[in-house]
Amino acid sequence: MGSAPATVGEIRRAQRADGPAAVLGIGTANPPTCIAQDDYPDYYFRVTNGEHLTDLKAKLTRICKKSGIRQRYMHLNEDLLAAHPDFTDRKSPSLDARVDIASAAVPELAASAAAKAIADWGRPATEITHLIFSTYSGARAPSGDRRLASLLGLSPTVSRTMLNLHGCYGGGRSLQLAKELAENNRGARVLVACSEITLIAFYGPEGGCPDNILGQALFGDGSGAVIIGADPVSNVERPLFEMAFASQTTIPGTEDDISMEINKGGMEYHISNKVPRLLGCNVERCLIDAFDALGVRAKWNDLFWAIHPGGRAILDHIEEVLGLDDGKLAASRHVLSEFGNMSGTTVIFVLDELRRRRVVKKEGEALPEWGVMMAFGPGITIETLVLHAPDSLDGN
Ligand SMILES: CCCCCCCCCCCCCCCCCC(=O)SCCNC(=O)CCNC(=O)[C@H](O)C(C)(C)COP(=O)(O)OP(=O)(O)OC[C@H]1O[C@@H](n2cnc3c(N)ncnc32)[C@H](O)[C@@H]1OP(=O)(O)O
Repeated sequence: MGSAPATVGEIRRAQRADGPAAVLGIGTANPPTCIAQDDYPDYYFRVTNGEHLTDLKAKLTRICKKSGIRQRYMHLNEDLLAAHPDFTDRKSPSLDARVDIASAAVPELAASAAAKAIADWGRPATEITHLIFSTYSGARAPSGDRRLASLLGLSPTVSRTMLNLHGCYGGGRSLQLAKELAENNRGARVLVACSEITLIAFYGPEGGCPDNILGQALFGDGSGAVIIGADPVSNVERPLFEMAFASQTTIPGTEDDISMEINKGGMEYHISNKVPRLLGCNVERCLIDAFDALGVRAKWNDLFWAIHPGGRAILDHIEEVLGLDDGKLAASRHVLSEFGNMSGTTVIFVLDELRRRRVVKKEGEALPEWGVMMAFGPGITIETLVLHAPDSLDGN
C-alpha cells in the first residue's frame, strides 16, 4: 500500500530540469512610424515649435551624425502630439495622459512581438507557464504583464513577474530570471517580453538639458519577446541559444551616472558622458569572472557577441578594450543603425539578428560555438550571460 514518502532532496531533484535553459523562440516588433536619423533634427524642432533654438538644433544634428543610427521607430506621432501639446513641456503635469497612452500601447506592442516568438517556438500560448514583463513605462497596477497575458490568451495560472524602470538592463535581467525559472521548474516555459515606448520621456528642447538632446538622438521604440525553457521537446522545440552562465555586476560609485525618475511631467533621465569609459573599464573583469566560473579560458575573438548597443561610443570602447576584430559587434551595430537604442528591448533584437546571421552563414564558414550577451543600465549595472549555440542553428 503506497510508497515510502520521498525525501525533500528527491522532491527537489524531480522538480528541477535536467539540462540548461535555452532560448526557444524570438520575436520583435516596432510601432509603424519610422523616422530617418538625418531628418530627425528638423522633425523634432518643428513638431516641438523649437526652430528658434538654433544652438540646440545644431547640437542634436552633431550627435545624430555621430550616433551610428540610420533610422528609429516611435509610437508618438504628429497626430498624437497635436492632441497632447503639453507633452513638449517638461514642467507640465502630463504624467497621467502619458501613462494612459503607454498602458495600452506598451502591452499591445509586446503582444505583437510575443505572437512572433510563440510562432517561432511552435507550441500554443496556453503552454506558457511563466511571464516576465519589463518596461520603464509601467506606472500602474494591474500592469502591463496582466494586460499582455490577456491579449495573448495565456493560462490564468501563468506566474507573472513585472520589472519596472530597469532601463537598458531590463532585457538582460529578464533573461537571467527566466533562466533561473526554467532550470528550477521542470517543464517551465517562460515568456520574456520587453516593451519600451519613449513617449513617457519625450520633451521639447530646453537650454541646460543636455541629457534630453542626447536622448532625442539615441532612443527609439520597440518590443522584443523570447521563450525560454530547458530540456527541449524533440521534434517540436529547437534550442537557439543555450544559457550557460549568468551574472550581474554593479560598478561602485556610479549611482549618479545613469538615472531615471518618474515625476509629474513624465520620466526624466540622466546619462553622464563618462558611461562609455566606465563600461569600457569594467566589462573585461565581468567576462573573465564569468568564464572562470565555467572553468574556461576564452579568447574574446573566438566568441560571438550580443552587446547592448547603448550608443556608438559604448560599442567602440568595448571593441577597443577587448581587442575585438572588425565585425565582431556587427549584430549590435546593425540593430543600433536600424532601430536606435530601445533600452531593455535592444538585446533581444541583437540576439535575433545574431540568429539570422548564423542561419545565412557562408558555405564552409566556421561560426563560434560560444558567445556572450551583455546589457547595461542604471546602477551602473552590467548583466553578463554566457551563451552556447547548438549546431542546429547553423543553417544546416
Ligand atoms: C524617433 C525616437 C524618439 C526619441 C525620443 C526620446 C525620448 C528619450 C527617452 C529616453 C529614455 C531614457 C532611458 C534611459 C535608460 C538608460 C539606459 C542606457 O542605454 S544608458 C545610455 C547609454 N548611452 C550612452 O551613454 C551614449 C554613449 N555615447 C555615444 O554613443 C557618443 O558619445 C555619441 C554618439 C552621443 C556622440 O559621439 P562622440 O563620438 O562622443 O562625439 P563627440 O565627442 O563629438 O560629441 C558629440 C556631442 O555629444 C555630446 N555628448 C556625448 N555624450 C553626452 C552625454 N552623455 N550627454 C550629453 N551630451 C553628450 C558631446 O558633449 C558633444 O556635444 P557638442 O560638443 O557637439 O556640443
